[in-house]
Amino acid sequence: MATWKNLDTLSSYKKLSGLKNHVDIAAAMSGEQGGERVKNYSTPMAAGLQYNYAAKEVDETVLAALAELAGEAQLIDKFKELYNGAVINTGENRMVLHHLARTQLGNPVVVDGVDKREFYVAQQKKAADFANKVHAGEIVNEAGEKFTTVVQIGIGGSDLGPRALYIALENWAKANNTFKMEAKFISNVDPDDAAAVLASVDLAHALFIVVSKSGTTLETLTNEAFVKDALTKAGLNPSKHMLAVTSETSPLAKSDEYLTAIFMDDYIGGRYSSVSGVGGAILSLAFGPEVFAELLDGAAAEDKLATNRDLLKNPDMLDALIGVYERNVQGYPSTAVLPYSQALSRFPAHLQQCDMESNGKSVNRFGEPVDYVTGPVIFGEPGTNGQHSFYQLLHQGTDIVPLQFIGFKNSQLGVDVDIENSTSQQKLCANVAAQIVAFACGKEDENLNKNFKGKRPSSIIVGDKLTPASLGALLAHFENKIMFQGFVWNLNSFDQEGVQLGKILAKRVLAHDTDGALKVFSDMLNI
Ligand SMILES: O=P(O)(O)OC[C@H]1O[C@H](O)[C@H](O)[C@@H](O)[C@@H]1O
Repeated sequence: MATWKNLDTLSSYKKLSGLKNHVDIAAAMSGEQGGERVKNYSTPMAAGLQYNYAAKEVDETVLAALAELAGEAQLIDKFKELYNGAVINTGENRMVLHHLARTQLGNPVVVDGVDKREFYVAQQKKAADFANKVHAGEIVNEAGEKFTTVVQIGIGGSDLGPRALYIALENWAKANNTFKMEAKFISNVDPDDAAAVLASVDLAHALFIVVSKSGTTLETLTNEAFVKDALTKAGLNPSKHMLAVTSETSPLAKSDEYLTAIFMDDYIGGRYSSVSGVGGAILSLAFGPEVFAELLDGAAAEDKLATNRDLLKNPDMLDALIGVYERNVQGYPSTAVLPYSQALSRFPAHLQQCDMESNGKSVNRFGEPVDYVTGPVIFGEPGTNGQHSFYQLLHQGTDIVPLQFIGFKNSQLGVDVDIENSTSQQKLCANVAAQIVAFACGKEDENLNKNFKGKRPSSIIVGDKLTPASLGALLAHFENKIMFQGFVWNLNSFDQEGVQLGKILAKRVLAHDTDGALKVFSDMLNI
């Protein structure tokens, strides 16, 4: 059994803390030695991706200290316990089994006589069969016509991951003739969200997936009622247009007002659920079950790499530990995720939830305060758009923000033009290469307003093309990174008590049970 200790009690962490500002990346990344670093500081990920950390503030000494920390914190032992079914989510007394939705990494995990891997696979099959029948015209609307659009109603983990993955693969599916149905998403309780989406779809040919693990989320239940109202007003029977993805114990599971219900369980957290029916139903409907299966295979292959005890051959653990060095030793407060891929435009939003809801904690897994900083602020936008927006602060601001670039050699659609001797794809890639070196090396100028200090660390994940498999590997990479960081910080990364207080106060406002500031704000907002 692994022992769970606070980071500041580990001797390897004390050693690592002595290595503050140990590497000058401006010097290390300059000239020929910079080129050598780029060649050497790279490790393979799944699905043909590479994790390159040449422009991070590490060298052999820092990497050795990180490897020692990985060993002393027993990161691989903890991962093994997790996928073998230990109660890692101490706050909610639950196992953490999202890896089993894509592969069997360890021993079978059996709960109340049910093998959990078999359960997740069975639910994926249910989603696949449903999708195949919709595509084949065996499940049709009341007029006997095919459904053409699918709309997901959900929020948080029941929206962000599936939405990011759908957007990521939409063009790929079109280019590869696997695009089956357009998907749309309703998440916000702002009525303008549901109204705008409903106005953009042909209701008679639209399927709605109500996704809520708990089956109690205010926004989702409100939007479900909003959609049912619109269907009824259009003379349609809501129960012939809706399916549910939920946990077997939720109130939604008891309803017979759905075409079908696909189940998940309490052992897959919302922000880790896009590999379950939460992502599986919509992605199978939109692109076909085979595409979703390829995504799961990419994630499974990345998970396998994450079991490697050798830090330099485990890109997920390496990325995690470099992040810990940046956060706890270098003292950087945030991290930007910058995909040079328009298809990944919502991927940073998904990672915001995944990372900040997991590791935005001030107490350890035993509920005791910790005396060190934990999860960074995560934000990001696709390049090159971000370059024309917030990169000013990244290059010349007073905070150093570690960067995580993602780039692909080829576009998904392959439609391009050659203007002034380069394609758009080459221009995109030229920019990401330029940014890495500009951030690391900077440029001196007598005019301080034009001076670039450099020494701004970044990594890049490079792939051939964004495909279902490489997307699955990317997703698993970041999930596993977050998990390893939570282990290092001795946190429970799998609950989210910090979202409760606001929900309770909002209920009081709606019940007009307010006083003081809450009452004045209620009046101000006409509630
Ligand atoms: O899927 P649901 O139970 O409706 O939950 C949707 C979301 O809402 C909660 O407030 C949590 O902060 C999220 O982690 C969760 O993903």
